Amino acid sequence: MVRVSFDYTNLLEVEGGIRESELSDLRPRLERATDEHLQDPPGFTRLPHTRDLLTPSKALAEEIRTSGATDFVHVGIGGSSLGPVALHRALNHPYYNALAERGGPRMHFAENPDPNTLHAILDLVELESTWINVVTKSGSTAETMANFLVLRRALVEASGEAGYRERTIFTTDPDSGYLREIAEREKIRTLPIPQDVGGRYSVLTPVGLLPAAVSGLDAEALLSGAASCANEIAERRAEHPAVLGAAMHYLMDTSRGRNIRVMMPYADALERFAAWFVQLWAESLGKEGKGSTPLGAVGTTDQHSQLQLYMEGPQDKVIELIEVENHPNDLEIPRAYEDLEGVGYLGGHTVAELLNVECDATRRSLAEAGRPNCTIRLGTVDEAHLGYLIYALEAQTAIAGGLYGVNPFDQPGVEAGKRITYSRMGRPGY
Ligand SMILES: O=P(O)(O)OC[C@H]1O[C@](O)(CO)[C@@H](O)[C@@H]1O
Repeated sequence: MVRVSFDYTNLLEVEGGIRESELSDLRPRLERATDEHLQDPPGFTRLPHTRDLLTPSKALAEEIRTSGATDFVHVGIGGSSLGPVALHRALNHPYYNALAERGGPRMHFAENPDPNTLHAILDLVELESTWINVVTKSGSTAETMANFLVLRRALVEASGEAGYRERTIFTTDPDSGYLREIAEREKIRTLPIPQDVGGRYSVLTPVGLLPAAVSGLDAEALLSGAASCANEIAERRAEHPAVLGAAMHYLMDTSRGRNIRVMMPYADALERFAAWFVQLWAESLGKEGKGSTPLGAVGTTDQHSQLQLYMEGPQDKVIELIEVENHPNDLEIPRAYEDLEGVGYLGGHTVAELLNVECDATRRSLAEAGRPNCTIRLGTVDEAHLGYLIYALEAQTAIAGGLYGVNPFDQPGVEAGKRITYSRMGRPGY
């Protein structure tokens, strides 16, 4: 059973928070935005209800896992990597790649075109048994294509053309783009990214499903978790707490001047999940002079780094805590040094207890200092809970687009820099 809840108490009750009247004034617009979202559903809303993309992803993953693969390099950037990285970091062993006994290949992510990272990957992988998965919706993102070209040459050198073709996958647009053209030329196997699903909404397509299944995660549970959220939203519409969150964050930004949304999970596992959300919220809503700035943090680590600013700095932030009720692999803190009062008190508690008590302490101290905050509570961190939360935040972001009056599915602002890069790098026509 998936247990995910959204607690907005400290947005409503703290001084400087949202007034009930503001929320009720906004309600008709929230209902309209939600109705529009449900009547003309964007492509990503279909994903939890179909197995059309899961079946080929799982079949290919099984082939890779049983092929004796030692390494799997996922090549992509932005929406073509943030989701897969988030899932990997949340659900696989943090030192997975260092484990002697592992249930699948080591996972590597070539995102930035940083020679040092690429060199490190090439240094680590056993090229004769390495698979590469090149993920780009447009089929021409410079960073991804550069990383691909370097890895391709290494694979060809190690295993010849045939080995490269056999152990390479392209995850891309079903019909168009340069990567599609290369796939046809070189007979490379492909998985589709549906045309109506943009990169930052694509983690539940083969973009996320294939790497998840390759590393042994339960991709089916990811989709069923998402489906339970989708069904709840279809039923409760603007009353659903994830949808209500669109109104809460919109109001904090536009009426309270709190235009920074800090997502702070109290779990190392979710650090990259916050990075996934940052792209979703930033690229979807930051346009036409509108939008709020999402930032990622992690508790307790950032209590010892940023909390001072959150408590006493400018009143421009909403802190969104993510609390995990049952942390996997909890450990008891042993009793020792009981005669030393600054140490002995910890014995007999658990590590997760300390983490969650600190989450609560942050929530309370922020509220007492008049700093609005909210909490997402997850029963645990597993595929179903993350599937639910991914869908909830995608729907919330899309509906927030309706409130801001912007198109949450385009990103015109990133084109200018791309054009300059193409021209400087000598791409014909630029
Ligand atoms: O999947 P692609 O086409 O390589 O794009 C990667 C990312 O680049 C962007 O287009 C921004 O430049 C994102 O929207 C996208 O997620």
